[in-house]
Parts: sequence; structure tokens; C-alpha cells
Amino acid sequence: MATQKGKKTVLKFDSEEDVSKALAKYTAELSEKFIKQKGSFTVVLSGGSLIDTMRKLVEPPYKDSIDWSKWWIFWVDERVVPLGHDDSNYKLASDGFLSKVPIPSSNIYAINDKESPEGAAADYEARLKQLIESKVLPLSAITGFPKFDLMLLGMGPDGHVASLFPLHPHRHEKERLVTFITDSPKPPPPRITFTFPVINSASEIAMVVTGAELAHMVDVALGNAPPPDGIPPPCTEVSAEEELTWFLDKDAASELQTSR
Ligand SMILES: O=C1O[C@H](COP(=O)(O)O)[C@@H](O)[C@H](O)[C@H]1O
Repeated sequence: MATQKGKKTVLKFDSEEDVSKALAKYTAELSEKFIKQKGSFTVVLSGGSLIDTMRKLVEPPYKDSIDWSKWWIFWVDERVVPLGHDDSNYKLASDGFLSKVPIPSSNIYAINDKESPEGAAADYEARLKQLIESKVLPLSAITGFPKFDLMLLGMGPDGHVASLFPLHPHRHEKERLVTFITDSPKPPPPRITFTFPVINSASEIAMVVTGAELAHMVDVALGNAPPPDGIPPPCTEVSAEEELTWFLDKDAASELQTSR
């Protein structure tokens, strides 16, 4: 069971465009803070709508002011398909974000797409462990799991985060850093995903949620509505060591507003 260790902040914006602007400012400020503190910035991406909402980060003034050479990129989840496939979270990020900024390619941790889901999860976990050994990734003093600086998460209408789905037992995984599934309810079925102990060890987490179809689940995630079938969805388990910040547009926050 995740414990709420850090602060939780809910930010509501008039439009998705305003979320995009605020997310860029927030990310740029964290980049500056962590690079000043520790000489690097480790960022974990999701797939889905997040990458488009990150678009303002690759525009002026941030494109030219961020020290991209100090960034390290990881994926909280990935579909086990070739990296050039349209379903690949790597391809999505590569086309919409990574190809536009000078992050060293050796700092970009795509999955090994030649492996099975099980092999790809084991390979990704082993590469994270090497980064722990080489001190690129510190361990959380609270959990002993690797501590990333920033995780940028999205959420599905069923309340899934990463590839941790409501009815899948791997959402309860407590030992592994990275696990896999072969039967995701959302296509494509084979995926790997960070586990909750890793997600919840991050310093900062941004939950970026836009669109009316997610309004009810936002209400559930923030504890204002009961979970469907009495089973709290994965989004209710997210917490960060320093701060969890929800970025919502007016549509995603629409049920919150009416319930107040
Ligand atoms: O399948 C996935 O879905 C979630 C949510 O996507 P969204 O389009 O509703 O924002 C995403 O966060 C995850 O990385 C992805 O693999």
C-alpha cells in the first residue's frame, strides 16, 4: 500500500493549451533545480497524450535555455513492439520531443525491442541497476528503490497509470523494479512497466490529465467519488517523495468543480 509521503497539489487550467504552458514552466524549473543540486536531471516519460502536452517545452524560451546535455530519459512503461512501430512510446516521444532537443543519445533508455516482454523487463531492470551502481540513479532513503527526479504520468479512463491496470495483479508488485504483461486490456497487449515502489520513490511526479472523458476518474483519484466496483484504481496509489502535482484542464476538472 502506497503511503502519502510528499505534498499533493492540484492545478486547474482553463484549457489544454494552458496546461501545456504550465507543464513546460514546471519542467524547466525542476530541470534547473536538479541540475544545480546534482549535475543531472532524470526524467521518466509516459506515452499517450502526455507527449503532445509537453510541446511547449521544445519551443522558445525553454528549448534554448534548458541544459539538455544533463538530461536522462526513461519510460515508465513501454509497449513491446519495434521502436519504429506506431504503438511504441519511444517513437511517440522521439517524434514529438526527443528529436527536437539535444539530449545525448547515450542518456536515452529505450527498451530492447528484440526481447520478449519478460526479457525486455529483465533487461530494463538490469540497466537501471547498472545506473544505480554507477551512481547516476540514487536510491530513496525511504524505500530503497531508485529515485528519479521527475516522472511525467498520464492516466487512462479506467484509472490506469503506466501499464498498471486495475484488475492486473502486477499493480501490487513489491520487489521488482520493472515488470511485464502480455494481456494489457488496452492494445497492444505486450508491455513492460515500472512498478509502484519505483514510481512512488520519485522526487516529483506530474499527473497530466486533460479531456472530459477523464473527469470522473479524476474525481475518483482525488478521493471525491467512490471507486468503481469498490476497487481503488491504480491512479489512487500514486504518491511522490517530495510533491505530486496534478495538471488538469477545465474539462478533466469538470466533475471536481461541480462536486464543490
Ligand atoms: O497506454 C498508455 O496509456 C496511458 C494513458 O494514456 P493517455 O493517452 O490517456 O494519456 C499512458 O500514460 C501510458 O504511458 C500508455 O502506455
